[in-house]
Amino acid sequence: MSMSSSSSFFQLHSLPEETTYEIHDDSRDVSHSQFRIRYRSNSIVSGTSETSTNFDTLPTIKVIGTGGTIASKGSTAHQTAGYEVDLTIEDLVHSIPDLSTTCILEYEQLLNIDSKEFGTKELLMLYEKIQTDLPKYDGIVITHGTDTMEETAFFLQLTINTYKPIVMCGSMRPSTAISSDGPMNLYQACVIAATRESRGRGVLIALNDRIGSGYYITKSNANSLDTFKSIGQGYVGNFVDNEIHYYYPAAKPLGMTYFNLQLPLSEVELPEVPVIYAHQGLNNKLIEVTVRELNAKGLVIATMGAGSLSDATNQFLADLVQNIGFPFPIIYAKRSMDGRVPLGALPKVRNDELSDPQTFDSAIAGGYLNPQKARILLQLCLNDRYDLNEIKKVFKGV
Ligand SMILES: NC(=O)C[C@H](N)C(=O)O
Repeated sequence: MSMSSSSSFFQLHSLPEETTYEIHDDSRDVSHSQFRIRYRSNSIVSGTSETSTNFDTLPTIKVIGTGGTIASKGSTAHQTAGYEVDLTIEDLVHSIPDLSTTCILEYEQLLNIDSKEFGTKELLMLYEKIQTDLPKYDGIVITHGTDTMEETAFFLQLTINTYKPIVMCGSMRPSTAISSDGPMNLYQACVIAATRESRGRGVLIALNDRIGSGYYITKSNANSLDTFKSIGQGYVGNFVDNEIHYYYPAAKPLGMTYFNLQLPLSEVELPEVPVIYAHQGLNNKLIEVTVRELNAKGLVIATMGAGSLSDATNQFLADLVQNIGFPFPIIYAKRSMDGRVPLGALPKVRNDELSDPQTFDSAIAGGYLNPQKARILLQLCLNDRYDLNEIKKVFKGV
């Protein structure tokens, strides 16, 4: 079937903004002629894929490279650890098969780092790039390391309010490995971004033939290809034999708050919010030293179950916030991969020996969020100067 002559699901360029509820379409892109690359400028870091297809009917997709294993090379075909970032986004775009009848690809190298090197500065760079590009493109693809992809996806989900697809992808094997998963993941991410049915679903993560919600999904396995999971919420769709299948109509997670980042971004510095990982015999001194030394504005605790910390730690936290001198939110998140910390799990402590035990004001339930995502949400709340009650309201929805 010729893509240009059908009303196939790959053509979204001039479609209206409203969400559609078609779940799947059997049309396929079966043509595989090579696309040609046209350079937008003399720069080696950006380019456009050009074909003789009618540009007016094809969606334009921007691919933003940030590095990660997908952009890495090892020294042997069996090396799957200890490799280095060594490929450009141009190399990656050249490694995928024909998309000439699907979309017009443009690409740009924003960063080329392992995702462990991401911090606020890098998040804000990416945020700014996407905000600048979004009006000009129909969808955005971001190549990114998998280790912290979920954090970037969550941050973008909360700060970029768009119906256009933002699709993140990466790989678990470097480009030099046997059966490297990078090219397929990038290919699928581009097709997903160019597809009408991907609209209105928030930030998506495309890996290993699965499409997940960047809001919920987490990296569950340090090594294997089938790593991104959100057990409770599931995937939103999959990609098989060049067909995208969404399981549900387009929707974004419920209870989400959007945050507007104030310009200029160079002056945005997200408040310090450390994460403490709880375990048997946790030494409360660690909490005190961390909060004091970092001048933390809030804290996330990866609790042992659904908000479970020892009585001594709960009492220690309640006393700590009394001494801090300003409202100090503490998010009770969970170290388990799945499940939630409900409001009812928050601890009850005594203010003094005579009073009845009650939940102390700073304790906030982290809901479904894992500690790394709870940290980002709390940072965004604090950055917007939310008070404790407002922060509680935000976390009630998650
Ligand atoms: N699979 C990966 O991409 C892991 C890599 N260390 C990264 O996150 O950048």
